[in-house]
Amino acid sequence: MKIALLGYGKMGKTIEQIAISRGHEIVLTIDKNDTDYDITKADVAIDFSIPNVAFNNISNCISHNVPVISGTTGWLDRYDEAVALCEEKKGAFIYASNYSLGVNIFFELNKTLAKMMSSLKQYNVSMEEIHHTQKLDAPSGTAISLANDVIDQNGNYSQWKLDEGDETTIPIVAKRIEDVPGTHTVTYESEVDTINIEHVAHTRQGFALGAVVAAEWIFGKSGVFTMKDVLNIS
Ligand SMILES: NC(=O)C1=CN([C@@H]2O[C@H](COP(=O)(O)OP(=O)(O)OC[C@H]3O[C@@H](n4cnc5c(N)ncnc54)[C@H](OP(=O)(O)O)[C@@H]3O)[C@@H](O)[C@H]2O)C=CC1
Ligand SMILES: O=C(O)C1=N[C@H](C(=O)O)C[C@H](O)C1
Repeated sequence: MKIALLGYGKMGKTIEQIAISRGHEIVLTIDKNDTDYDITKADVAIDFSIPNVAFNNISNCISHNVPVISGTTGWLDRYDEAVALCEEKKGAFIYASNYSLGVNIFFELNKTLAKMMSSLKQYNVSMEEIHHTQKLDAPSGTAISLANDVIDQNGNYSQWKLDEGDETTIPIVAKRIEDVPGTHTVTYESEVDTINIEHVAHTRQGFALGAVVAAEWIFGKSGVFTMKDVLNIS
């Protein structure tokens, strides 16, 4: 496939290596000051850029009928607009807060645990995410997905907040430590014990491989999809 990389930073460069190793061609790499480009020369675009440009990158792809895989976090206030545009143009679009196979399994574990804990009022849930110091958004997109899944599965919680929690609010603590690719921990604590589930990314390779697999999967399809569709996990 001919792939366009929108955002050519840490993730864009890792995706490039993996895409080439799987036989794809990178036909376009777009970074900060690149505005005049022809997206239609790509079969599929992969956006790992920055929060305030992600929506424009995604809508440009959809408007030109180029399927787009978005991994950029911190722009989800415009997710519904992207979905509506994709439906209107009969385009193809996936957003995932985390493309790694391991985290997508972790998402399912988190949902199951949240459901199990819903009748056990003696436990309070909290979340912690740790990332490298260049990360622009907090909390991470993955932590937001984890918190929203707990809210969906466990009737005791109705919202999440950065650093603050109470009986109905899930607190998310965001830590920034040099070179950490991404660690997420979900904790249930009672007076007598603690239950933790944790995912630790050792490198960015897992995120990048998942994004390339998603690009391969979406080619030739139309619709709005998730990584659950791509990985076929239940
Ligand atoms: N969903 C997932 O699985 C994962 C998601 N992410 C997310 O992906 C995003 C990128 O992460 P990462 O690669 O580590 O970040 P980087 O900062 O290393 O890369 C982002 C790149 O986007 C560039 N950029 C700035 N403006 C534009 C623009 N208008 N169009 C295209 N590119 C632009 C930046 O350039 P400059 O530096 O010059 O501003 C930078 O090179 C983040 O939102 C992160 O949270 C990260 C890992 C996994
Ligand atoms: O910025 C990152 O690096 C990462 N961002 C994503 C997020 O916000 O959840 C995914 C991963 O944890 C790495």
